[in-house]
Amino acid sequence: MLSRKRKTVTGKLIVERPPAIKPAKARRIIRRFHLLINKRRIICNKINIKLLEADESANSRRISEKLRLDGAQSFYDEGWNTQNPSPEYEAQMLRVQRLDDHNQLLRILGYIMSEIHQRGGLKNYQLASSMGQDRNRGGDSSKILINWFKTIRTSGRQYRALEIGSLSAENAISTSGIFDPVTRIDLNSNDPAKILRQDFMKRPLPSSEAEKFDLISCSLVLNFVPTPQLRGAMLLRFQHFLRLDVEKTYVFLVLPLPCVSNSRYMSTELLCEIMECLGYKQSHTHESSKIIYMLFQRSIGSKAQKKHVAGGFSKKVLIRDKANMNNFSIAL
Ligand SMILES: C[S@@+](CC[C@H](N)C(=O)[O-])C[C@H]1O[C@@H](n2cnc3c(N)ncnc32)[C@H](O)[C@@H]1O
Repeated sequence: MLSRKRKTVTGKLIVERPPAIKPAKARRIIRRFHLLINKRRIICNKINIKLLEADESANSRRISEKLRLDGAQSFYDEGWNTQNPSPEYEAQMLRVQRLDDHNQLLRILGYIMSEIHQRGGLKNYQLASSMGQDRNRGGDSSKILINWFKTIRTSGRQYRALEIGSLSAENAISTSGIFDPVTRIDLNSNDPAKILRQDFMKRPLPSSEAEKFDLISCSLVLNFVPTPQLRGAMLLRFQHFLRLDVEKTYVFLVLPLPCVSNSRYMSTELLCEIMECLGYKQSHTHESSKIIYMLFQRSIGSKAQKKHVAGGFSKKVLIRDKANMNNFSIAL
């Protein structure tokens, strides 16, 4: 566990604060967590447990329910109680696609779930995810959004924003004064008073224009969504939350640069093509050494185009191929 308590020289507890994690370690934690949830998804598909991907407590409940119905708790517990890391379990987890022994699948599931929930996997992942916004690291991608928005806003107008994957109520979106109100949601809110714990994919659809937004911010979220289909579904869902009673609405999309610069199946051009098909035009873009920031604009009357309707982006297409490339893609 990374959590740490500080004491005075006399041993008195004085402050509790999240520890700093070096970027390389944060990346390692994030990669490990993604591996765990990917392998868990494969196991759960094999043994017919429908996960919600995004809601960890619901996932735990579903797994417990299935174990209860199958009377299979003991296999799961064996894995849960196995020492971690276990070379044997690690090796089996890596090739779990090819494993068909039901009881062994349950053991590995227990091994994975204990790392996520008992050994700090989820907590450390959340901490590592929030590191990117640390001011000391020059984080807060929304500063770039605010600089762009200053040039396009109508002065004096307030814009309503929905921030998906919000880690802080103190970032530029929330403090610039341009956006009011700012509705912040995250799967695992670290500040429930200010950030609603909610899966965007389950957020109830607005029942009136008053519940819709001028801007959706989706910064470093899409790359956390585990499958190309779910990423596509997230992009598709944006339209229901954008106002139709104003001329222009916006989507701020931020991704790690390698998602578009080093993927076999995705490029900036292809991403813009997908967004255009959904009715959005790119208005601003900026690349740093590690991140790509994009602002898309949707004009009133824009409609999804035929290529999307005809399933033009439903399958990933190899656009380049080199040994060290990743497989990031989006399917509509
Ligand atoms: C790396 S953090 C990004 C934080 C911040 N937006 C930034 O730019 O630094 C990704 C966050 O997205 C959240 N997230 C992923 N899928 C989500 C969903 N379907 N609904 C709400 N939040 C989601 C995760 O819980 C995680 O906290």
